[in-house]
Amino acid sequence: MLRQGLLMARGLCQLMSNKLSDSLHRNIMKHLNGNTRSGYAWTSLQNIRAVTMSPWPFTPSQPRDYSLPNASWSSEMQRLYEHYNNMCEMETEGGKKIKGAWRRLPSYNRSLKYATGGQCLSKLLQGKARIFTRNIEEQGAGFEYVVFINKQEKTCVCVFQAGHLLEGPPGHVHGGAIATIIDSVTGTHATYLSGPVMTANLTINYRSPIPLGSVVLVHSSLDKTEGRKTFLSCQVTNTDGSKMHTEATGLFVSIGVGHLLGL
Ligand SMILES: CCCCCCCCCCCCCCCC(=O)SCCNC(=O)CCNC(=O)[C@H](O)C(C)(C)COP(=O)(O)OP(=O)(O)OC[C@H]1O[C@@H](n2cnc3c(N)ncnc32)[C@H](O)[C@@H]1OP(=O)(O)O
Repeated sequence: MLRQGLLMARGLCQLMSNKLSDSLHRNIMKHLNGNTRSGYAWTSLQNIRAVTMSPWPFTPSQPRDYSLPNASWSSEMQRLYEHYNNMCEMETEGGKKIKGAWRRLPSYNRSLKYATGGQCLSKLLQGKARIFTRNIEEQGAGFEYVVFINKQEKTCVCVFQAGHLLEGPPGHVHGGAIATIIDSVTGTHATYLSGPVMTANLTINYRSPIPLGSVVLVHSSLDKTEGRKTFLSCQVTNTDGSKMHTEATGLFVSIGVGHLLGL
């Protein structure tokens, strides 16, 4: 039990150390160091900070990345994926590849298991948990999407193909499924900008229905940040931008290390 507790605390520290205040982090590490009689060699604060400074905790070299193309993707979905993906890496005149303005975010079906320091937390908190938007096994039946982030412009775009299991009104996408993809895209964007956050408010206006099976673009942009609050706007349009399907605004509040543990 003691070992599990210590592992869990260490996982939390690794996952969130770049967002902890120095004093809170020092207190947690002091506490951990005071409980290491069993001989675990704890990494120092500096070492932990050094390995966790990446704003996005996932690396692309993990099991199935759901944001990569699969056979269910329509030609329009594939075309837009390639459009944004080509802007992730650019080739110079000399043939050298350099980083572009955009970055594709990998996506997994578990929130913590594949994050830095999250594996033991994932087991302890809820081993059977799966990401809501990634838990339909049949390809193309549910949410098919890929998210790209533009760090300089602080914008984010998601190419989303809505599958037949997302029906609401006959032949069209359920409003809850639209809210889900908006929450996921803006929540991902806010996490990328501000570290761990939770949705405090999401206001949605549905302007025109989205046909099942169609591909739409979900755009998210930063309005402002105020202390712990990140305000984002979101528009869902058809792929040439001529039709507005949905508009939304979201407020995301940064959370501390204990919020999800009820501490
Ligand atoms: C964690 C590790 C992740 C790592 C892996 C990353 C994976 C990345 C993929 C993410 C992709 C999925 C993204 C899904 C995201 C969800 O769906 S989250 C689930 C739905 N949301 C919830 O369940 C949240 C429930 N609510 C809460 O837990 C708490 O109310 C909150 C939102 C954390 C805020 O509570 P709090 O921390 O005590 O903050 P509080 O002092 O009440 O408010 C702070 C400020 O916000 C304002 N505020 C709070 N609520 C509101 C509101 N509803 N309206 C207006 N203002 C408000 C307050 O007035 C205050 O303002 P100031 O006084 O500072 O000006």
